[in-house]
Amino acid sequence: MSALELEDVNAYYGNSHILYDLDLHVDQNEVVALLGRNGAGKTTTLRSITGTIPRREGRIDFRDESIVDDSVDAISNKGIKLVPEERRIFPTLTVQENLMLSRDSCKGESRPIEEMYDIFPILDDLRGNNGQNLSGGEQQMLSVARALVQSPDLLLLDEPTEGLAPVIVEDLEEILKDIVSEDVTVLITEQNVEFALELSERAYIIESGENAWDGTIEELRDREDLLEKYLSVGVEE
Ligand SMILES: Nc1ncnc2c1ncn2[C@@H]1O[C@H](COP(=O)(O)OP(=O)(O)OP(=O)(O)O)[C@@H](O)[C@H]1O
Repeated sequence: MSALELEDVNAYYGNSHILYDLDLHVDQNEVVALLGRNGAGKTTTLRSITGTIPRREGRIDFRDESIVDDSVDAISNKGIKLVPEERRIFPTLTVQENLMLSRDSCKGESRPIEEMYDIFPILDDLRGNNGQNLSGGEQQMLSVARALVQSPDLLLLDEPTEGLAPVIVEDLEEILKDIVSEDVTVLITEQNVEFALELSERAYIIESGENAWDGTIEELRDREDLLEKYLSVGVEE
C-alpha cells in the first residue's frame, strides 16, 4: 500500500518555479532516498509534503487521502513529521524539555521519552543540558528524537548528516538503521549518497526540480553513470 503519493507536483517560491510535475511514492514501511545535487529541489519536495511552502499544486495523497489542501498543522497531526536540515531545537531548553515539549504538542499517540534515551544513549547523559550547548551531532540526534517521540507514520529526514563529523555520521547511521528496521516509513534526502544508500530500499534522483531517475538501491549501485551525472560521486562496492 502506498503511504505517500505525489503526482504532477509543481512548487513555487514567489515567481520562482522550483518543482516540475514531480512524481514520487513511498510504500508503507518503505525507506526511500531522495537524491540530487545542491539546489535540485529536495528540501522543496519535503516542504511540499508538509505544506510549509508558499504554493504547490498537483496530487499529494497520504494513505489514499489528499493532503494538498490541508494546513501545516493538519498534515502534522496526520502523522507526517519532518526533521529539518537546520534542526530547529530550542536552544534555551534542556534535552529533556525539548523532548517533553515535542511529546506534549503531539495530537496523536506519542512514545515514552525514556524510549528515546534507549535509542539515543548519548542524549541520556545530556538530559539536563541546554540545546545550545550540544554539539552538531548531539543536536541532530535530539532533532530526530523529537520527531520520533511523536510516533510518526511518515518520517521525513532532510539531510541528517549535513555538517556532521565522519565519526558522528557512523553513529547516526547505526541508530537510523535500527529505527528503520522497525515498522517506520521514511523519506530521506541526502548529499551523502553512501549514507542514503545504506539505509534505503529505493531511490529517486531529481535534477532541476524534475524526476531524473528512480529504481532500487541495487540498480543504482550498478549505475555509476547516474551517480556521476546527477550526484558527482562514486559509490563504494
Ligand atoms: N525560500 C526560498 N525562496 C526562493 N527560492 C528558494 C527558496 N528556498 C529554496 N529556493 C530555491 O529552490 C531551489 C531548490 O532548493 P532546495 O533547497 O529545495 O534544494 P535541495 O535539493 O534541497 O538543495 P540543498 O542540498 O542545497 O538543500 C534552489 O534553486 C533554491 O535556490
